[in-house]
This record gives sequence, structure tokens and C-alpha cells, in this order.
Amino acid sequence: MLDEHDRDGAWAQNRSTGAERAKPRARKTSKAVKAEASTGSARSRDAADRPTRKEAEAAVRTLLRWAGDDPAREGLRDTPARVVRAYEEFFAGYRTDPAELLARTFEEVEGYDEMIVLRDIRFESYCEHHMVPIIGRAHVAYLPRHRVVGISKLARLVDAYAKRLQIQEKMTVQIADTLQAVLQPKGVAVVIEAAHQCMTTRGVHKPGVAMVTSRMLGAFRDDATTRREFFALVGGGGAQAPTHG
Ligand SMILES: Nc1nc2c(ncn2[C@@H]2O[C@H](COP(=O)(O)OP(=O)(O)OP(=O)(O)O)[C@@H](O)[C@H]2O)c(=O)[nH]1
Ligand SMILES: [Zn+2]
Repeated sequence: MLDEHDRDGAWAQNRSTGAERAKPRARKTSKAVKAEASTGSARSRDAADRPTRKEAEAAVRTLLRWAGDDPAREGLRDTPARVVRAYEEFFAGYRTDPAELLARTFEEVEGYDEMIVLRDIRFESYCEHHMVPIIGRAHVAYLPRHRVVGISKLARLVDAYAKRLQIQEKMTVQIADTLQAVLQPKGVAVVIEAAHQCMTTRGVHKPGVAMVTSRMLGAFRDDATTRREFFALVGGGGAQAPTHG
């Protein structure tokens, strides 16, 4: 029997729209499809062996008992359901296809061929080693070739990869490579600065530390002037530690 989540949740909705989605996906270039495979399509993990909502809630009750508390006491009674709902939010990226977010592009740009930079895109991600937040900012830039994408889509692209279990290096590469493969611009630059709560609230306990990662492709990798212009526009690209986390 399907649990409540399977019947009504985004998960079920996602599976039921699979057929409609097949058409636009079929029109993708082979490069885009390859990028999707290498960057981990959300739907590839739509496995039939996903636990039910009830099983996930039971796992939270086990952790509450492990922490030393009583999941049956009044204050904790609804906690497993809340935690599972929170997980749906934290890990929404698994149900998003990053390449699809960039499918709509605009070509009427009057020959605009300068750098496009979206800086300070705040994101919340989750460390795949400790399952605690990674909070930071991403700066995303590209040098267009004939077409541009709606700027909100760059922020959505960051979220599609952030809302998963991550390490920062992987997330940086995934964002840059997807943008490059789908839009095929002259180059892409991604810089991410973030605070890892696994380093602040546990373990080594070092607040105020920022991890900075970058990925430069095409003109940003080959041309020092382009790279310099990018770093000037994003304010040094990571000299400043994030104030949150
Ligand atoms: N390179 C990289 N390391 C990360 C990231 N997030 C967390 N880590 C590190 O992953 C490592 C996991 O190390 P382990 O020794 O297996 O785990 P641990 O015993 O909990 O390590 P400590 O955090 O040092 O207590 C730690 O050094 C974390 O700081 C990330 O995004 N990139
Ligand atoms: Zn961690």
C-alpha cells in the first residue's frame, strides 16, 4: 500500500509527470544529456526502494532514542513527522533536474557579449559526511554565446545542487559544468564561499572559517584578463568569510 507521501507528495507528482517531461528532454543536445548524467540527474535516484514516509519517521524515533530522549513524550510526539517534512525541504534538489532549469533561453540580446555575473547567491546545503548545514554564497558568471538565460535560473541552478547532500568541491563543479554543457557559452566561472557547521558546532569547533572553491571554464580558465574582471566584479571572490553558519 502506498503511504500518504507516495499518494499526495511531490514525489508521487514527480513520478506521474515523467511522461510529460519525456518530450522536452528528448530535444536536449547530446552534450546536455551527457552533462546531466555526469552531474547526477535527480530522477536517476527515483528508485523503487525509497523508504516510505512511515519508515523515515521510525528512523527519526530511533535517533531520538539514541540521543537519550523519549519519542513518546508530548513535546516529541510530532517531531518525526516534522523532521521528515523538513528533509523534503532540505533535499528538494534530488527532485529537480538542473539541466531543465536552463532550457529556456533568450536570443534577442542585441549582440550583448560581455560577462554576466550573479553574485552573492545565498544557499543552504548539507554536508554529506555529517548531514549538517553548509551555508554560504555562490558567485556564478558566464560569457554568453548568442543566447542568455533568465538570471533567476542561475540561482535555481545553485539551489538544485545545494539542496542535496554535498561536499563543496562537487557542488562547485556540478554548477559550472551544467551551465557550460547546457548553455554552451564561451566560458563559465563559479566561486563558492561557505561555512561548514560540521566545523563550527562539532568536531574541530572553528567558527568564522570560510571554505572557498572555484571552477573556471573556457575563457575564464584560458584568459587572465577575463578571470581578473570576474574577480573584480565579485569583490575578490572569497576574501571575506561568510557571516552566517
Ligand atoms: N574537502 C571537503 N571536506 C569536507 C567538506 N565538508 C566536510 N568536510 C570534511 O570531511 C572530513 C570528514 O573527515 P572524517 O575524519 O571522516 O570525519 P570526522 O571524524 O567527523 O572528522 P572531524 O570533522 O575532523 O571531526 C572532515 O575533515 C570535514 O571537515 C567539504 O565540502 N569538502
Ligand atoms: Zn561535515
